[in-house]
Amino acid sequence: MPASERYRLALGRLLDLTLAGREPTEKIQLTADGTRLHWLTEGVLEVTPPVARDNRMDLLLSAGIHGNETAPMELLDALLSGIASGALRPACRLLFMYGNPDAMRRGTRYVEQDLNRLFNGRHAQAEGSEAQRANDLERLSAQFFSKPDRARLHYDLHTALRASALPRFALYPWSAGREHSEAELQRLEAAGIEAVLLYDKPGITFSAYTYAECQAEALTLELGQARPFGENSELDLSRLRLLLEALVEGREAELPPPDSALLRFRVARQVYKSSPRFQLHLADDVANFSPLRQGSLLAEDGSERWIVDEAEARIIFPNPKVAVGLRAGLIVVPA
Ligand SMILES: O=C(O)CCC(=O)N[C@@H](CCC(=O)O)C(=O)O
Ligand SMILES: [Zn+2]
Repeated sequence: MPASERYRLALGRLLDLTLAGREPTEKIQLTADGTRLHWLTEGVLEVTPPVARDNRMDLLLSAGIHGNETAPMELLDALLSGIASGALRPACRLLFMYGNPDAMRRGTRYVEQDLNRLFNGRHAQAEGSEAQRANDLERLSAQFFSKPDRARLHYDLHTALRASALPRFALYPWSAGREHSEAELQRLEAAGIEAVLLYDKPGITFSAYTYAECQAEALTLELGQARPFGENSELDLSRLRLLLEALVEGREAELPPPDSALLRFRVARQVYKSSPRFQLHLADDVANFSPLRQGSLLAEDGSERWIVDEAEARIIFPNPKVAVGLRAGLIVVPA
């Protein structure tokens, strides 16, 4: 095998490198079609198409912000392998990011702190490796999105901890003065995403950061339930993969028409755990999007009571075990 082929494989296998905690000896390689792969730091690889093919789109794809969410890591691995082998010929600039390598190696959501609660400056009030990583990911994504007059898109790929009545859904951040884009919602629909949750307040997640600070279109995508590597075959991500391949190659128009309409919800309230006394009055195995009875007591935290005021409310990410100060669930309503 020629040396260039070995390097190609090394950088195209960013997931393996990251899981092994290995730094590649060659940080830059060119694929046979002239695409440049550049390893920037652990878990982060920039892909630059030849100038003649560049369609002026910058696409950030992140996964592994939570270390136990493997389906999105496998999806990014397949895309990057395709680019490295020449099967996919990028027309856009790409940044691949595996967010929390330490947690990925342990197979845990996080090591010390939930990385996805440390963006938009929160890392400055925290300590430890995840605070440092949030700072690094902000800097790297700001650099990536610093080129003028280019379309900017970020998908931060996750899986949920529990089952979901709608297994593939998106969360769309909010920023003052910006409207949620109808074109982005149509893209989600084409990708087989079944529902979108629209925020109406600023957030501290990775997609909230790139949306608010990098002026990117940015979404968190929830793709099924968290399972170990190799156990994701029941999850159908074929449409999302088609969309991502089409975006990479700049041929979005060739996607087949959507199977079903995207359901739209508004995040009505975020439920916070403010003390260790927090209690959630839901079954442990309740699925995401389960309906909440109007007037029922959802949670208590000492003297604080969370009553479901909203009609047609549903619960997302209920989790009484989160650290004190973090959100323990979202109440959503049809938008
Ligand atoms: O299933 C759960 O409880 C959490 C799944 C997950 O990691 N979701 C993301 C959503 C981020 C967002 O609100 O945009 C998270 O909680 O960080
Ligand atoms: Zn996650």
